[in-house]
Amino acid sequence: MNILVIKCGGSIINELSESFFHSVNQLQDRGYHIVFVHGGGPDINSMMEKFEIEPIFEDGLRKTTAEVLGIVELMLAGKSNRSLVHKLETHGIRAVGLNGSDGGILTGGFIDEQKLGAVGEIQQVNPELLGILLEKGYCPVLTPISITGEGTKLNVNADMAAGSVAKALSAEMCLFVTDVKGVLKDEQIIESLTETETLGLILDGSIHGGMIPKVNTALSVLNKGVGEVMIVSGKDHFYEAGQFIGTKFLQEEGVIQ
Ligand SMILES: Nc1ncnc2c1ncn2[C@@H]1O[C@H](COP(=O)(O)OP(=O)(O)O)[C@@H](O)[C@H]1O
Ligand SMILES: CC(=O)N[C@@H](CCC(=O)OP(=O)(O)O)C(=O)O
Repeated sequence: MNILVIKCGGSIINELSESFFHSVNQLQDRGYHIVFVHGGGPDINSMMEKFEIEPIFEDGLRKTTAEVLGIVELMLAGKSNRSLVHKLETHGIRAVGLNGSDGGILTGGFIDEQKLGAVGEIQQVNPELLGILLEKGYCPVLTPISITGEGTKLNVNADMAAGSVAKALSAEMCLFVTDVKGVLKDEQIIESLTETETLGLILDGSIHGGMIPKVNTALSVLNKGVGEVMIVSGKDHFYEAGQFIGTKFLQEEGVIQ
């Protein structure tokens, strides 16, 4: 089965273009079985603002108290997931929305409970339910919320969750859909990046903020049996005439997998 994992960023989830859905339709026609994992950072922030809670991030990860976790789950499972599934359905894509923790799909552990609260990293992905849905022609649409072995819910960065899903399913491709055309330098899109080049751009400050976890996840996925990894835009076509448009991550020359 040709599996494609598409991570939809919170930056773009409410503004995905018709061209984006057209690209998804084309990829389905080409025989790709698609799993979506989505974020929702901006929606979580605006709900926190309504509750007058200041968002705190440590290295790009949201400090998640019990109260914040309630808001995170409310927004990811109750808003972002519902809205993405609905949009996919209205574009002819049969989609089933699930919390990552449902059916033990994403199990995880705390990263640093003292420092970050209920923030997790994925330890295991259970592919069974995803496989059943994909075989029947449905696209699973997952929030990045995971659950520990003891049944505690954890907030996981959506880029990291998508990377774990892509690795576990040995996906042919993993795409990170965001609000820019790819990795930019001096406002120009960089068509391909090796690990060394990427680390250089982080060091010189060209890659910053939310792009850092994205490129780090992209590199870690590429080295773990996922064929191709790209950062693409949700504003335009990201697939046209058989070509993907965005920044592609490349193995270093001379590195044998
Ligand atoms: N070199 C770069 N190229 C492109 N975007 C960058 C770069 N460095 C930082 N960014 C920022 O990263 C943002 C995308 O990350 P983020 O907002 O976390 O997206 P998402 O919600 O899609 O995961 C861009 O909108 C841009 O502001
Ligand atoms: C631990 C952590 O930071 N979780 C993220 C989960 C959502 C996410 O990653 O959304 P984006 O794709 O929009 O960034 C958060 O609470 O914002």
